[in-house]
Amino acid sequence: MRTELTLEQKQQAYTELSDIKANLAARGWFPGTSGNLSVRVGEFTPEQFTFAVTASGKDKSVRSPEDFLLVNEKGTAVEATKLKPSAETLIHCEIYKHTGAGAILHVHTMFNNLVSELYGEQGFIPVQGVELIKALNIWEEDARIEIPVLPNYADIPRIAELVPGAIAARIPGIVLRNHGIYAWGANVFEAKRHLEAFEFLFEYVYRWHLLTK
Ligand SMILES: CSC[C@@H](O)[C@@H](O)C(=O)COP(=O)(O)O
Ligand SMILES: [Zn+2]
Repeated sequence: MRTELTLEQKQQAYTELSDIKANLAARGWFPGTSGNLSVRVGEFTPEQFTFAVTASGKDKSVRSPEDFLLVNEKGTAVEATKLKPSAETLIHCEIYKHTGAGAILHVHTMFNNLVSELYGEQGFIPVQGVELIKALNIWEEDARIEIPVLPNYADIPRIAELVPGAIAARIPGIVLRNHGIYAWGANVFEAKRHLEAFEFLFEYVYRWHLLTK
């Protein structure tokens, strides 16, 4: 039985999402209405959960009273609303189900697009020995990570099917080729730290590729 969310829980989720949306918008990370954000609300089991997600098609660089809605583990609205959930809500559903994360941030940036294409055929972006890897809570000497890259099918359910197999134990993110990254964490603070680390690493990989070509 799904526990009814309190008004305070909903308001807190919307405030958290508004704040992180404004923060990422200030970096220009939502070009052309791209990007979507979500935070989980209330109790969680892999079979039943609720999250607040950005409404589809909106300009995420502006704040409005109708930016978010609550959806369930199937990605369907849990309250009457005229808003449509993000077109990529099913990807959020799969990430929550298979990681138990508390927040997911999806942005399209020039660096995540270029580097995902550079390594698109390989299926992952290799990074080694860069200090910012520690922001992913990986502290071993000269750590090497492989950031998963998935094909960017037009059919979102087809991408969502690939998500469970792409989630790597210690990498809180997946990239869609020539599209963008989904970074997650236990809460918005952690998801933001991971997103910033990933975007730093993508820029590093891009610039290192140019330097050593
Ligand atoms: C309009 S370009 C970007 C979209 O196709 C999509 O990738 C995206 O990130 C935003 O979709 P949305 O449905 O607004 O959440
Ligand atoms: Zn997208």
